[in-house]
Amino acid sequence: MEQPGYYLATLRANAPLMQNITNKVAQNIAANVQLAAGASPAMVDNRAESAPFAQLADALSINIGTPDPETAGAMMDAAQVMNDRGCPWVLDPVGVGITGYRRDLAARLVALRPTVIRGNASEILTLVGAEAAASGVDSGDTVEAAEGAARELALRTGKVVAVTGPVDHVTDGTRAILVENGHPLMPKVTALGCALSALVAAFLVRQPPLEATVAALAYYGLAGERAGAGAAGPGSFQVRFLDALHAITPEDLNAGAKVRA
Ligand SMILES: Nc1ncnc2c1ncn2[C@@H]1O[C@H](COP(=O)(O)OP(=O)(O)OP(=O)(O)O)[C@@H](O)[C@H]1O
Ligand SMILES: Cc1ncsc1CCO
Ligand SMILES: [Mg+2]
Repeated sequence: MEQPGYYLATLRANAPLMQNITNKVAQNIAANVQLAAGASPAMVDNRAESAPFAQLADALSINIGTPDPETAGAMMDAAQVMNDRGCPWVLDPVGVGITGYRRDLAARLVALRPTVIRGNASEILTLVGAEAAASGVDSGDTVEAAEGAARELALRTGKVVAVTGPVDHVTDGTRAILVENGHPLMPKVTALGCALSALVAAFLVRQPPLEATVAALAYYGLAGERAGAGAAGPGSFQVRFLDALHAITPEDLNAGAKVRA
């Protein structure tokens, strides 16, 4: 397995063209996170353009945080194109337990077998039909409680599942890797998880999904640690976080990543 910095260096060398179909809250932060890391984001989420643009994009991120029927169609179309092209895509099942509409949309997307599903613990539990204690889009469950669900979901799709929280858990159903980087202010900034899912998609381009996902999570968490040291609260943290994503080098990431099997 390559060190995490290899995947960051590759992303920056290739500046992948990213298609993002994300929620109304996350649009700006997700694009800024991808830019700070070195990718090229475009929020092409309408049904007229989503499939044609998916023909051009290197990777796709889909996020169901503020769904509507039109955008849901754009999601299904773009995911199908990425599958046909053999390109990676990420599903973020934001607030999947909120309504039956959201559960049904998530199920239809999971059936298309996303390269990576990245969610909080309650979302991953809900995807396998388990009891979850979500409060809207926020998790009410521990990452540890969702480990079995992550494994089950990974085996069902044959792909990778990442559950994030104080310690992140990434699995392909066989292997499981923990990422211990992060900072308690991260869940105090809205849509930082959504932006992470978009970033994971950029790391996946022409890379092994499990390793690339772990690298993205370690990089993100390390940026959180750097931003959190000296932040006065969520506001200054968010500004410092983008600066940290931009400043971290592949060597910094290799030195600071806290990854264990
Ligand atoms: N208590 C914590 N301590 C350290 N890092 C954390 C903590 N909570 C979350 N993180 C980190 O924050 C990032 C976002 O994960 P989180 O699980 O909060 O996403 P989320 O719930 O989907 O967020 P959102 O829906 O608001 O976008 C991840 O990198 C994760 O490791
Ligand atoms: C707050 C919120 N509501 C729908 S999506 C979103 C962003 C965090 O998931
Ligand atoms: Mg989320």
